Amino acid sequence: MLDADAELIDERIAVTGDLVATVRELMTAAATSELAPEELEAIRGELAVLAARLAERSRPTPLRQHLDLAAIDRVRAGASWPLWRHNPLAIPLDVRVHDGVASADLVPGPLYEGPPGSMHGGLSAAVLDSLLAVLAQVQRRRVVTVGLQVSYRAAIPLGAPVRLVGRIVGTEGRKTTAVGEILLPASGPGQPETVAVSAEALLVEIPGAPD
Ligand SMILES: CCCCCCCCCCCC(=O)SCCNC(=O)CCNC(=O)[C@H](O)C(C)(C)COP(=O)(O)OP(=O)(O)OC[C@H]1O[C@@H](n2cnc3c(N)ncnc32)[C@H](O)[C@@H]1OP(=O)(O)O
Repeated sequence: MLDADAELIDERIAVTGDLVATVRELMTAAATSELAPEELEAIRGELAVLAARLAERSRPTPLRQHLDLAAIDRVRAGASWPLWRHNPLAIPLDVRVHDGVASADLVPGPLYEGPPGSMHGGLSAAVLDSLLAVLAQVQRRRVVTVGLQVSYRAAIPLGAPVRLVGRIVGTEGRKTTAVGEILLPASGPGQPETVAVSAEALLVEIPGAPD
């Protein structure tokens, strides 16, 4: 690949990431705005023009940053991995892996709502699945999830920070078992965090280099 091509790809990854982050802000603002209906209708018209402009040249699936061997090395050296940066439908996570433990911080936003005021259980499952799949991938195993068992122990309030953690508990041939939790902050000094959601994933290695 020519240097100029690589630079263009890097620029596209960066600019698309920023664009998608702004689109996420837009999604939240659109879903929660209490502007007057005529203002909302005017904004909808402006957005339709922008959507059509973006679609003038498009790709079949979202841009994807590959967790390839070079990126895995960076993560193993302490860099975080910006998961789902380019897909506004997914919940973005900055995944860190330290001493075999994956972690990420998250503040569930208004669009994550399931039961009134708290996070949707399917989204909790999705973020833990993503965290554990990345952790396996950082062990240089290219995997897909074949099973995910989730226990919901406490509601996760919207707007307050939570912490995701995960670790691998076993490997056997192509199979990796990993467990993860979503933790609510401690209620005070010296108090433990509360496990709101716990999950166990069975991941199976598939052929090919990590990507
Ligand atoms: C890329 C990351 C990016 C990194 C970025 C990460 C982003 C987030 C990714 C999220 C992860 C996902 O959601 S992944 C998407 C959802 N998952 C999928 O689409 C997977 C669909 N399933 C499949 O494609 C297939 O079942 C395969 C390829 C996984 C396995 O097929 P196969 O190659 O023929 O292998 P097979 O012999 O059937 O299974 C191998 C071993 O696994 C066991 N096994 C297979 N399925 C199951 C099952 N449901 N429950 C229990 N055990 C199972 C078998 O018993 C066997 O054990 P033994 O006989 O060896 O003991």
